[in-house]
Amino acid sequence: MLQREAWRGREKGAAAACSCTGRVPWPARRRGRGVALAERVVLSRRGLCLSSLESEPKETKQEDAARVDWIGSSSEEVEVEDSAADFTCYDGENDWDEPMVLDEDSEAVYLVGVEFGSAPNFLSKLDQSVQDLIASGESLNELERLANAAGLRVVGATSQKLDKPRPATLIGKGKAFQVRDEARRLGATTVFFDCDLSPSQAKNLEKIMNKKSTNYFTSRSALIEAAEEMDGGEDLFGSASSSSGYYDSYLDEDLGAEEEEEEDCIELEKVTVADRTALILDIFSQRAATREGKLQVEMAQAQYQLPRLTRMWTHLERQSGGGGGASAQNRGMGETQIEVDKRLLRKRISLIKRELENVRSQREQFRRKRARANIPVVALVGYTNAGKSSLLNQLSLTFETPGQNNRKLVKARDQLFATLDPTTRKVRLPSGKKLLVTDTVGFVQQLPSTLIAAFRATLEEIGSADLLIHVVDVSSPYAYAHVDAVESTLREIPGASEVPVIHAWNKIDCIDGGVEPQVMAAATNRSNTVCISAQSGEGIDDLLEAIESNVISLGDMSPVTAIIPYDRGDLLDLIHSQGVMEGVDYLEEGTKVTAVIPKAHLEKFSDFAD
Ligand SMILES: Nc1nc2c(ncn2[C@@H]2O[C@H](COP(=O)(O)OP(=O)(O)OP(=O)(O)O)[C@@H](O)[C@H]2O)c(=O)[nH]1
Ligand SMILES: [Mg+2]
Repeated sequence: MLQREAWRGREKGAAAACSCTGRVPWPARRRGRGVALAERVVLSRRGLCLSSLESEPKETKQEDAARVDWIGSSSEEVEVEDSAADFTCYDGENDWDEPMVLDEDSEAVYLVGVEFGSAPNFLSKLDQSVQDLIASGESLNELERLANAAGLRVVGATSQKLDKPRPATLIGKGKAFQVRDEARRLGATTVFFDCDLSPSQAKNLEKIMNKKSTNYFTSRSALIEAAEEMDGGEDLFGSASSSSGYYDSYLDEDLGAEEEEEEDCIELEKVTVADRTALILDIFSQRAATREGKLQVEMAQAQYQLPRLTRMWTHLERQSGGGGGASAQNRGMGETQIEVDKRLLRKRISLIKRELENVRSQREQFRRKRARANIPVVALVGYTNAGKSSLLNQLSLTFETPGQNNRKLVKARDQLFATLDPTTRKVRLPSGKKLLVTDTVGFVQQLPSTLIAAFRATLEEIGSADLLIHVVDVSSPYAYAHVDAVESTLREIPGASEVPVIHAWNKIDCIDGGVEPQVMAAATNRSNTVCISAQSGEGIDDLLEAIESNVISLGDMSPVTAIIPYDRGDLLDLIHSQGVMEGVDYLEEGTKVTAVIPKAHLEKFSDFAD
């Protein structure tokens, strides 16, 4: 059964902690959390909280308090000198202090990578950098690290080179059966694919994973074809026996024939199929600590789940009696239930959307307050694990009172997506000027677009920052591909492309092969690029100077009232991306705006001043 009802805890950090009938899902097992308030939720088989179908989000006093924490005291007037502390957003502390231990009890998973050799139509949809990562095998390594970050134990992995994706199963059918056997032999309960699966591909693959080990190949040609497919694959953990005789016992069968499913299903522990997006969403759901973060993750999960609901309800079809396949009547019941759930899920999505709109407008107010106070905001962006949080800790040293250790460290650890909720700290530049630096969620190649859309409120902090520091782990052999992945994600965030960028080439202390001088020289030849070590503090002074020279022109804001002609949408865009819109009125001659904008852009509005 792919779907279960369960009771979900609503206490802090318990978004993914569930208890339910049947197997206790892994987040709850690993963390041993209790359940406070309860609501009905739909869980994937792996225990993923897919979405609540009944309750509307209810504010509790605790949640209100968290909201005030994170928004800051928005109604007060701002004193520029002393109130920088008021601007500290919700302190992205979360409750997973203890390092995640992957022991025998951690859920075992099997990974499948896919490399497409010569399929220009398919590949043209992917970034070159993503292709490079996939071709190098790094993408699959990264998937393993993502799995570990989610608390999963990787027991095996394989990959397949294909000239084009198979519409029904993505990988070849023979390879899929080989994956099934290996995954089962190694005790894996979930098979993760290192790319997105369409809902029907996931459904078909899951059928294969749960077929009994007979009846696959009848003809010799089918066997040879399957053997060739398998030769294109590589068993990365060396655990498969992939001789072409291995599948001799299989007889041919039609994957699409639903009727055969009942007969072929055996009572083994169910193996679930999931893709990279589901894994990333899962990590995010574990990490989300603030109400905003949780809402955003729930939104992304619900949107991801909507087209996949059919898959969750296949158990209803299977329940049809007599072992002779699903009757038309029972299928009808299943479909009706799907429609009900889809409606509930859509309702939930629109509720969360409304909640998130409130979040956005509160953030907007907060930004307005900051802009009036002329405190520049710098956002740290970069690939996950590049060293953003470590850099924030280093930069916040500048604000320590001499003789006192009054620093509140943010968590930096060797783990993908360690930071999810934004954390802001005060930083003092060499000139004495104060600014706010925000640590943000890291990016990764193929970051799910549902996640980018759902995290709009958080990511808008990047689009509205005065300056970005793009932190790059230059010790990684894949640094260029990471830079590409970050830049392509930034292009999807409204306003982010217009914000000036300083490139901080981090981890200069652990560059292998004695090429550090060459890397340093390359940085010197590029504009706005500084080599640093967020760990040792090397290069931080250079970085602070680079920030200073950038924010001098950006930090000062000025109020402006103007009537912008209707053909000057570019000026409205400028206000939205770099300033704060305070009032809009649509007149015959143009849009009357009251806004706060960086002084550097004041000139552009002089012709239209009201
Ligand atoms: N050797 C070395 N290690 C570093 C440096 N900067 C960060 N690290 C390490 O790299 C790992 C990741 O650092 P974080 O600061 O958590 O990276 P992040 O970019 O915030 O990562 P996410 O929040 O997961 O996106 C940690 O183990 C750090 O100790 C550096 O300059 N040198
Ligand atoms: Mg971090």
